[in-house]
Amino acid sequence: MGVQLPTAFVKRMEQLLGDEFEAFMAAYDHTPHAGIRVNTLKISVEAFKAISPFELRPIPWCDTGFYVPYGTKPGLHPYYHAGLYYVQEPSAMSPVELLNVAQGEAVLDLCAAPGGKSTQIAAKLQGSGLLVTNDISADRTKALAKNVELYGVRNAVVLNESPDRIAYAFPHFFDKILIDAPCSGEGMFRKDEDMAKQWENHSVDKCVVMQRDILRVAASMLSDGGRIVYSTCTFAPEENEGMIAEFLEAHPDFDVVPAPSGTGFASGHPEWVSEAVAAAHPELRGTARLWPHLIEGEGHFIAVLQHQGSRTATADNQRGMADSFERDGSVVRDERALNIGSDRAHKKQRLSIKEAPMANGKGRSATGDYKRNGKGMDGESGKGTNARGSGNNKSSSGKDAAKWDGRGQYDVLESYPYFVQEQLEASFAGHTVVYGDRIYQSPLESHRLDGLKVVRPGWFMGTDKNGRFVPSHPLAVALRPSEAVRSINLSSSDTDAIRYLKGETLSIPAQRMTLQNEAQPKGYTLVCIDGYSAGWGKWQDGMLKNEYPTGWRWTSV
Ligand SMILES: C[S@@+](CC[C@H](N)C(=O)[O-])C[C@H]1O[C@@H](n2cnc3c(N)ncnc32)[C@H](O)[C@@H]1O
Repeated sequence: MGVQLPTAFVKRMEQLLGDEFEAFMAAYDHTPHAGIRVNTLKISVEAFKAISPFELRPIPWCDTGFYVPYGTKPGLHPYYHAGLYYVQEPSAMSPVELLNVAQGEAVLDLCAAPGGKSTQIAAKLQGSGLLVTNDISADRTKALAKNVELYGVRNAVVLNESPDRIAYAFPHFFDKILIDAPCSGEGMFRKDEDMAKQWENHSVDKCVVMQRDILRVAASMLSDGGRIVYSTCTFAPEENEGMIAEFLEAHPDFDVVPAPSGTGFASGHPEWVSEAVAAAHPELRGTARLWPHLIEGEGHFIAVLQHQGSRTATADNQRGMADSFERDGSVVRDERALNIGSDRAHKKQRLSIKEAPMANGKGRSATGDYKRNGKGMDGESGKGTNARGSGNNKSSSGKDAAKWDGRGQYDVLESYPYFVQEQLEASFAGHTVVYGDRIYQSPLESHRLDGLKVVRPGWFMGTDKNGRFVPSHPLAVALRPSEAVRSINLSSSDTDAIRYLKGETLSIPAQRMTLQNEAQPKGYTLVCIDGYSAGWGKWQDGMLKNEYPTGWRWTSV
């Protein structure tokens, strides 16, 4: 056996499993299973199967999940950088499948970093409804935000909060809540030897206290008739059936939905907590245990908790959600100071949401004056015209047309809709939110985020640089090629794709560009790999200047 298992853990498993113990231990002689989940926000499963560089074998409990041979390195392929799949342990794909997310719903992923399950939820929502994704660790929310962005999620709010504070802001709000709880990690010993080494530090008792606290508040955030899925990657009964027994005692208006058959999942063991618990809650046998000796995946536990429903449902407009996030493009006037912060000091920062043209540019100023400081959209001084596709957005009136907000500041919302109108073939739903110099499209009204530590209030569209809108990388990766007036396609089998991902400038003749609506080749260009967006470049005179952000670049040789 390759893994050194803690003695106390082995003893306990022997006691619990009896005849099955030998088969359980034999599983540690096998290599763990590797998986990827196709990101259906960017590509259909069928289309991915047709271009997959890896041998794929379906995972029985997840339509979008596939085993890849052990030793495959899916993180080292251009498709990974284009967000076409998420590398995920196969068992970890099961909780979201049981959450039963429907389009248009409001979903909370409470313990979300680094974001595997959040990206899976986002794919189920397909840009509709709302995903609030949260983690209590500020450090881990950085990876969470990056993954939400890499996978082209448009409708997520990323928080760094305690469950209590979220519950205060969102009482009975969410249709679905996922609690992928912090746990002692026993189910991951085969995959991650460090978990076995750290087992004593993540002692079961400590985890039980955290889990109890998280479950206690989750129910108060659930809407009438909503569903909570609680999952762990541990075998300890106290963290699994024991925790759900406590929850059911405190919440008699919830039922356990039995796990589906035909997946290889085994039933829960309430008798491992106590005979009394087994007698009081036989329904706990309907929870699911995923065993490494019974399925091709690591150890997991899942409980599906369905609220019976009695209260009056809350209408979306009372929840402050944009009506149908994909379709509606409302922008609100609201200039309150909100207490949002992504920094440790959690200091008061100003988030202003201003009345602005719709993000599809339809409400653009009659004069067309968006030029600031004498600079056009691409930062060059006064060369361009106002025609679509010039890349320079000089005022049609010819005078310096900086827009002031009446308090002696530039109105940052002037250049953004202009960029959308000139450079994109898309309209965006939700509320336009300005946070410092960063512009977002948010699926929520701003007051919903009052007092919360917000890492991302929505989809990060770009930055205002003294009146110039600079489009963000997350904007690019979430766009379909048809949504940009200028795009260039690189082949994944060509060295140019890797060179682009490494940050190099490329030589690209104008004939290789795809141009829509009479756009000129010069300007921001959506760079695609085999037809899937990967980032921005700026084309001029046969050269594609690289806009791929430093922190995202391909670093291996
Ligand atoms: C099992 S991991 C989540 C993995 C994640 N769901 C995924 O699929 O990528 C558990 C997470 O819970 C977070 N956590 C721990 N205590 C928490 C709390 N009280 N509230 C919210 N998150 C918490 C940890 O920081 C950790 O990132």
